[in-house]
Parts: sequence; structure tokens; C-alpha cells
Amino acid sequence: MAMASVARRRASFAMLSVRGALGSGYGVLWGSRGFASGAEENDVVVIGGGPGGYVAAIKAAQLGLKTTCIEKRGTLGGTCLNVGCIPSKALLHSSHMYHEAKHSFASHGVKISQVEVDLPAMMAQKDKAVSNLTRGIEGLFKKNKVNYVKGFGKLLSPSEVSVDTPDGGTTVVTGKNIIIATGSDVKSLPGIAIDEKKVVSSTGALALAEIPKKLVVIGAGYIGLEMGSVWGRLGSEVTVVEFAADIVPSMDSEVRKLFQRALEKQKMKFMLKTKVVGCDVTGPGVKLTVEPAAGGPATTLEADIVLVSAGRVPFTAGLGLEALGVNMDKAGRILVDEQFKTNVPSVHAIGDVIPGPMLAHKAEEDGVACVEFIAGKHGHVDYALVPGVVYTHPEVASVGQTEDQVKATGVAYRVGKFPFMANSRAKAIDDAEGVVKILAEKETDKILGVHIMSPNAGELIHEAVIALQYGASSEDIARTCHAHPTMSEAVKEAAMATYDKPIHI
Ligand SMILES: Cc1cc2nc3c(=O)[nH]c(=O)nc-3n(C[C@H](O)[C@H](O)[C@H](O)COP(=O)(O)OP(=O)(O)OC[C@H]3O[C@@H](n4cnc5c(N)ncnc54)[C@H](O)[C@@H]3O)c2cc1C
Ligand SMILES: NC(=O)c1ccc[n+]([C@@H]2O[C@H](COP(=O)([O-])OP(=O)(O)OC[C@H]3O[C@@H](n4cnc5c(N)ncnc54)[C@H](O)[C@@H]3O)[C@@H](O)[C@H]2O)c1
Repeated sequence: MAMASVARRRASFAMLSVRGALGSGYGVLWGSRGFASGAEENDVVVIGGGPGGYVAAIKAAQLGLKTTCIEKRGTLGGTCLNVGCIPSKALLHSSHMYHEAKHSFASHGVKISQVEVDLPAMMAQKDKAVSNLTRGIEGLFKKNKVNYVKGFGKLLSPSEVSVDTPDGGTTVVTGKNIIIATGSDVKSLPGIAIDEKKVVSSTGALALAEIPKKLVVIGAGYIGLEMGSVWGRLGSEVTVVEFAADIVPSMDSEVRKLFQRALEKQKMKFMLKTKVVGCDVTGPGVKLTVEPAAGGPATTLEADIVLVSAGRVPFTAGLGLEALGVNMDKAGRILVDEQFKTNVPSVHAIGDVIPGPMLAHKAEEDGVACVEFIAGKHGHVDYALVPGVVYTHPEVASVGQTEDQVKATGVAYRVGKFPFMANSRAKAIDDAEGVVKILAEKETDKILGVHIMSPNAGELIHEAVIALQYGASSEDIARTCHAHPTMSEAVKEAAMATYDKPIHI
């Protein structure tokens, strides 16, 4: 009932906003959508064709705004589709299948005499997934009449972007509004030169020609653990060097401990509170000198490949922001207001290049909200409810606050947990490592955070995302009928454990 009325309110709000936009001059564009030439003025010019930029461009065109998107890479989709989310998930899936075939099939009564890795075929499958998806976005641009200009964009003024095109020429694209969606790049570490051969970033790690015997990963964050898992499953000996005391510092600390144990069972080794102080590539492999973060005796790690995955930094090189006086913070992120406007009012910014989690789905939300504001509507992104997923096996997914964050607020809370060891589907498929943990306010039972470690946790989490979005209580989830036998029943049981008692444990 409550949800329906919220939806109705949203619908009427949206209709009012469209009328507002038409009244303010955008209406004349609705009947005249078409491909912009370089000389025609656009309503929106987007620099960068990643999840932030391409989604903003499509949404802008759908709102009737004449839109051009400029991308330097040669293909659309940005980091995520070309060298990020998609190729990494392709390799995670392929390597998981190999690992299952080698280590789990026999216990399910499936006998295979010889299981081998065909690395070129695995890479070709990954490349096919990437090219299908990036070409798909070109198709979406055509369908929505977004003008696509290939080349490197640079701001000349608050309404002009010069584009260095691949044929060596330059064209100028003009627009009433400009959206910077130029994303991020790998963070380099002092004294460690990335050559994408022996010392690689995630881009190199997605395209190794051989399975390294020894892989050292610097940084136990999203990229390090996902790419470490890929190569570990394919046979590499993986050591992860992490400066902090814990892996994935943003994770709920209780779930993190279980996660680290799960990865250690998969033979991933961790050197926490450790810093890299030297990197020697003169021999056949790489010699890394490491020290305790607090200081102490140095040791040497030998590796065939070193992956540098110690974070990413906003990418704004060559954009001309300084000349235009666009404000940025010390980390190089572009500062924007709640409508994604910079201090230069016609210039907006979204995605990895502004503060906030560096995630594709967050960039997409930014993109939609930004152009809704430009069209005179009401954009909205709830940064407190952006889910995070590490796509290892098991996966770890979370939304809302961790237990440490709840504690820090001083709010009295309850915790409900349910292990997948007691979930019938997980037992049936013999994949039962993990837990659902729910945190709810003690007085009102309102859910504050949900953390799931399990196979497919990245899918299971969305029930919790919706629940938090609608301000649900744990009892709301517990009293909702869940199909049997499913992994999702563990979410229901954890909710039962939060406000009362679970049945199956
Ligand atoms: C290995 C890896 C795995 C990842 N996996 C996930 C995941 O599973 N889930 C998730 O949510 N996130 C993941 N991410 C993060 C995700 O890729 C980013 O958060 C997301 O791509 C940010 O989108 P964006 O549009 O802001 O920027 P980007 O995707 O970086 O796109 C920016 C685009 O702008 C272009 N550009 C830059 N400057 C210019 C210019 N001057 N002119 C023209 N074009 C320009 C670039 O070529 C680029 O294509 C992953 C990242 C990596 C590296
Ligand atoms: N599944 C996903 O959603 C996904 C997957 C990959 C990447 N990403 C995004 O890409 C971004 C970059 O990923 P990432 O893994 O490089 O960064 P990250 O921020 O996730 O992790 C970096 C890790 O490196 C550690 N570190 C920093 N400096 C170090 C040093 N000198 N020595 C050792 N350790 C050091 C940090 O403490 C941290 O644990 C992330 O912010 C993430 O949002 C997301």
C-alpha cells in the first residue's frame, strides 16, 4: 500500500517536471531530435563514454535533449566494459568453471578424465563479451539519436569542447551544458613502474599471455581479490600484500574475517600491515622488497607477475579544467553541488571523477540524475544505499551500514545472522560457505545494513537494497513469503533472527 502510493506520487511528480521542462524551453526539441553536426549547438555534451557518460547521454536524449557524447577510446563503455567490470567477470566465471570441473565435479558424480585450461580460448570468450557489449552501446546511441564523436575532448570555454579526432583533425562541439564523465585511472605507487608486462595494472592482469607461476598482488581491495582469484583458480600461487591491517577495509569486520578465511582456504596468502619498498625487474621475474608497515626488517618476494591494485585516481588530464577555473579537491576529484554542477554553472561532472564510491552503478545513477536536473526535473541518488559486491567465490555483497558504523552512531541495534550451512539449497548444491547478517534499529526494527557472503550474494543483495530503500523493518522481510528451496530463504531467516527467532537453526 505504502509502496503504491509512493510510486503514484513519483509518477505525478515526474509529469509535473516534464511540463516544467517543456515550459522552460526544452519542449521545442522533442520533435527535432537528430544527429548533431559539430557546428550545431547541443543541449548536452558529454565527455567520456563510460557507464556515467553513456547512460547520461542516452537519458538526456530520451528526455528530448540534443546530445553529443565524445569518447577517446575508440569504443564505448569506458573502463567498466572495456577493461573493468565485464572482462573481469568473464574471467571470474571461466576460471570458476575450470576450478569447479577440476575440484568439485567428481563429488557430484561427474567424471572428466582430463581438465585443461585453454588460455587463448578463455581470453577470446572474454573479448567477445566485451566487443558485443561495447557495440551494443553504439546501437543504443543510434536508437536514441545520441551523436557520437570519437576523439579526445578538451574544454575551450564553458560551452565549447574541442575534439582531437583519430584522423588527426580537430572539431569543436558546442553545448548549453557540458558533463565531464572522464572516469579514473590506476593509481601508481612510487618506485613501481607499471610496464603491463611483468608489473601490470588490472588492464594487464586481464590479458596475461601465460598463467604466472607466482603472482604478487599489491592491495587487498576489489581488484586485487577478484584478479587474484582468477589467476589463483587457474594455478598461480597468489600472495597479496596489503598496507592496512585488513582486507577490503570498507567491509563489515565480522564478514570480512569469514571472507579472508574463505580466500585462505583457496590458498590465497595475505601479508597484511605490509608495505612495498622496492621493485627490481632486471632479472627474469620481479623481486619485490617488502617491510612491515610500522617499520622493521625487509624481506624479498619473488614473482613472475606483480599486479598493482592499490586504488584508482580521477582522470582529468588534458581536459583544460585549470584554465577554466573548475574546482577540484586535493585528490584531483572534481567538486560538484547536489545537482552535479561545478563552480562553472554550465559544466557538470559525474562518476569516478567526482567524490563517492568508484562503482559503475553509482556512475550510472549520477548520470541519470544529472541530466534530469538539466532537463528541469528532480534527480536523486541515495549514496548511503549504493550496494557493493566483491565477485569472488563466495561473493560478498553489502548495502547500508556495517556493524562498526552502526556502533559509532550510538543507536541501539539488533543483529540477526543465518549461515548458509543451514540453507537447504546451499546444502543441495554443496556450496554452503557464507552467512547473511542483518542490522536493525532496536526500537523501530528498521533495517540499517545487510551483509551477505555466499555464492551469488551480488544477486541476493538486491532484496535488501529495496528493503532499505523503502525503509523496511526486518519483520517486513521475515513475513514475506520466499520460494523454497532458494538461497534467498537465508535472507528471510536472518531477518527472522533479527526481530525474533529463525526456524531452521
Ligand atoms: C578491473 C576493474 C574491475 C571493475 N569491476 C567493477 C564491477 O564489477 N562493478 C562496478 O560497479 N565497478 C567496477 N569497476 C569500476 C568501474 O569500472 C568504474 O567505477 C566505472 O567504469 C566508472 O564509470 P565512469 O563513466 O565514471 O568512468 P569510466 O568508465 O572510466 O569512463 C570514462 C571514459 O572517458 C573517456 N575519456 C577520458 N578522458 C576523455 C577525454 N578528455 N575525451 C574523451 N574521452 C575521455 C575514457 O576513455 C573512458 O572511456 C571496475 C574497475 C576495474 C578497473
Ligand atoms: N566488484 C567491484 O565492484 C569492483 C571491482 C574492481 C574494481 N572496483 C572499483 O575500482 C576501484 C579500484 O580498485 P582497487 O582494488 O585498486 O582499489 P581499492 O580501493 O578497492 O583497494 C585498494 C587496496 O590497496 C591498499 N593499498 C593502498 N596503498 C597501498 C600500498 N602502497 N601498499 C599496499 N596496499 C595498498 C588499500 O588499503 C586497499 O585495501 C575500487 O574503488 C572499486 O570501487 C570495483
